[in-house]
Formats: sequence, structure tokens, C-alpha cells
Amino acid sequence: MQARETIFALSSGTLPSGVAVVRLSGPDTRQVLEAMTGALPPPRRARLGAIRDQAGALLDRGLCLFFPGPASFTGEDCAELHLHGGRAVVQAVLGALSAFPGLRAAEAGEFTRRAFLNGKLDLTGAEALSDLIAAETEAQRRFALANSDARHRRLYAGWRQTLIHARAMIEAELDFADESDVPGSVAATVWPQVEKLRDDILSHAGAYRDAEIIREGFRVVILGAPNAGKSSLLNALARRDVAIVTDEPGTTRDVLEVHMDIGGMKVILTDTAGIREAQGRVEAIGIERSLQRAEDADLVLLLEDAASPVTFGGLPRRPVIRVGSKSDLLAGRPPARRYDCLLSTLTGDGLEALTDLLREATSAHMARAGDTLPFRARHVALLQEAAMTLEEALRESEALELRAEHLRLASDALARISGEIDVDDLLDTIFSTFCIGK
Ligand SMILES: Nc1nc2c(ncn2[C@@H]2O[C@H](COP(=O)(O)OP(=O)(O)OP(=O)(O)O)[C@@H](O)[C@H]2O)c(=O)[nH]1
Ligand SMILES: [K+]
Ligand SMILES: [Mg+2]
Repeated sequence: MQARETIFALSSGTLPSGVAVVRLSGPDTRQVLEAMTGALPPPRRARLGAIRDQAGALLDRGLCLFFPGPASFTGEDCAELHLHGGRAVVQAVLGALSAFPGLRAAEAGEFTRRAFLNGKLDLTGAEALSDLIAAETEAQRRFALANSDARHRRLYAGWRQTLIHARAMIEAELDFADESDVPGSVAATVWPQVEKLRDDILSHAGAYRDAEIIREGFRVVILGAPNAGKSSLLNALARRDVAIVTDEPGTTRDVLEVHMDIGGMKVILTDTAGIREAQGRVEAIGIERSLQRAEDADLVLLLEDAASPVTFGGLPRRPVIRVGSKSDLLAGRPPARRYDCLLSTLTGDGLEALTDLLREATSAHMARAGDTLPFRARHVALLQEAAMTLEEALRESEALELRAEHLRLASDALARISGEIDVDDLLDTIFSTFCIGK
């Protein structure tokens, strides 16, 4: 793809900053650099110098880098201007750039989109880059970086290779079908491979939840009777007063979330309304929501006042850590029930032990950050489509031509994940979630 327009954008973050990087990509890049910096710097080597507008007015002194295509990020001629990161400096340079005919400000994700269209990365690679920029936790960073090394493209290309081989075998059988003395069936050897491939695809698709947990967070829901100390625990773990705490049972009516980083994993901690026979409609709705949240949780922290426990029924079938709260009120006596963790938000006792338990609960997910997992709902939908078409290909009652056609459709679904075919209608959706300048 050869773009006619040259695009530019501020690619570094919020101003003011120490340094601001303005990036260019497109056919006019050379000419613009010559006009603004006097001469083209040697490829990929930074050169310090004056940066001027077309009239020759000095805008800043900074570094200029030139990356000739096709060996550049986008595959086109690219450049970077490293400026002093002041608002007026950047504004002046962006203004000067837009004054060149044929130059325009880049749209969100447009540099990466051009890189994709020029074959510099596949669609999963582009999605991984977007994740890397959004990454806030260690697990998210590791996962996004691992996903940006084209591992998905290689995995799916390998699977498609299996399907191409299978179709070749079937074609051969169809060609020989007229000759009466073909020994056995060539294609018969193919179907066990297709069956195995279907299983591999389904098990790969089934691991999506792990990717979701790494990218979007491990969901922990605090559940318990009114006044068990749920909101106090949320505040203690979040280290800020997020939730209202009073001695009145039924204080929390609505679910409340905080995002935390526990051992490098994003954890979404949810406070809920205390579970009891509701005193009114609002509370009843709150309780209903609490239980619903707990149903969707990766882990439930079941909180009980250790000094005067109140039990309730209807506990969701999710992994549970039983927490005894207000341990300070026990005044040294042993609790009446057994808990995985005994704590007091008043004294801080046991909070670290609970954090350790949470870290332990997330560690298996953390460990998966280096694995090849589908990491968008889009991937899963196409994987399921591929598995379903393979299922149809495996129907022995069907004509061989039709079964071969299903193998082709499965292969196409896999090709769409990495963006090798049929993705034009998707690109706007995918790249618009990027930031400007990437
Ligand atoms: N002594 C002691 N009191 C606590 C502790 N944690 C919470 N409390 C008190 O227990 C009462 C209830 O605390 P909350 O955090 O509001 O309890 P909750 O479970 O969120 O209550 P609801 O939202 O009404 O369901 C408040 O008066 C808190 O100060 C603790 O560790 N020790
Ligand atoms: K309360
Ligand atoms: Mg509360």
C-alpha cells in the first residue's frame, strides 16, 4: 500500500514534558525534513539542529531522525523530531507541519494501521501493541509484549498449513476416484489430523478467560452479612476511603469497585451490600446485585465478624477465601469458627496475610502471561467458527468435495484472526481504539 498523504502527530505524552516526540510518515517526509532542518540526516542517526517553518523562522532546536522506508515502523519514510516538550513549541511545530500541502494530522492508530497495511505486523501484533501502550500492571506488560512477537500469526499459519495439506490429500483422492484400482483411501489419514486440529483450536479458544483476567483484571468480590466490615476491608486494601463505613447495618447499597495491583496482576475488588432479609426495595436490589457479582467473581472473600458471626445461605459456587474480621474484638480468645484468614482493619493485623492469599490466588493466572492465548473476543469468535466448520468437515455422510470446502472455510476463519484476508470492515473499529500518534 502506498499512502499519498503524509501524516504527523505528537507521539509522546501529555505536555509539558522534558522532551516531546513528533512523528511523521509518508511520501513527503524527506522533503519536509529538508525544508525544516536544512538537510536530510543520515538514516536512523539522530542529528541536532535548528527546526524552522517554511518561512525560515526558528521554532526550536532539537533532534531529527529519518527512517527511510520500507525498513521503518510503518514501512513508509518516517521521521521523528525530538523537541523541547513545551506546549507552545509543539504547537508551533505541528502548525508548521500542517502548513505543508499534502500533510495532515494523523488519526488514532494511523501509524500502526499503515504498518499493518504494509505487512510490517499482523492484526494480532497491532492489537498487542495497543495492549502494551495500555498496560498498567506487570502481567499486562509481559502478556502484551509476548503477544507482539507474531506468535499468533505463526500458530495459525501452522494450523492453516495442516489444512492445506489435508485439502491436497483430498484433491488427490478426488482426482484418482475415476481410476478403479486406487488402493485404500488417501484422505482417510487426513481426518484424524483434522479432528486433532479441531481439539487444539477449541482448547486454545477455551483459554481466553485467562487472557481476559490478565488484561481486564481478576475479579474479587467481598461478600458477607451487614456490618461484617466489608467496606472497611475494601478501604484498608485500597488504602483510601472509597466506601462509606458506619456502624449502621445496611450502609452499603450499591456495588463499588476499586482497581488494585497485587503482585503485578490487576485485581478488581468489589464491595457489596450486606446479605440479609432486606428492609426495603433499595436494599433488596442491592443484595440481588451483590449476589450477582459474586456469581461472576473469580474469587469471593467471605467476610464474617469473627467475634459474633452471622451466617447466610445462597453462597455462590465460586472459589472462596473465608475471612474472619474484627479480630481485635476477640481480645485473644479463639474464634468460634475456622477461617483462612483472621484480620482486623482497626489494627491492620492479618491484612498482609490476606494480600498473600490474594497473590497466591492470582499467581496461576500471572504465570500464563507468557503463554499463547487468544486475547480478544474477536479471536475467540473466529476460532469457534473455525472449529465449527471443521466439525462439519468431519461429517462422513457429506460428499468429499463439500468436506474439503469446509476445510477451506476453517482456514479462512483462522486467516482472518491475523488479518490476512477480509478485514477492511474491521480496521476502523480496531485502530480507532489506539491513541493518536501510535
Ligand atoms: N473493632 C473493629 N470494628 C470494625 C472493624 N472493621 C469494621 N469495623 C466496624 O464495623 C462497623 C461496620 O463496618 P462496615 O465496614 O461499614 O461494614 P460493612 O460490612 O460494609 O457493612 P454494610 O455495608 O452495612 O453491610 C463499623 O462501625 C466499623 O467501624 C475492625 O476490624 N474492628
Ligand atoms: K455498616
Ligand atoms: Mg458496607
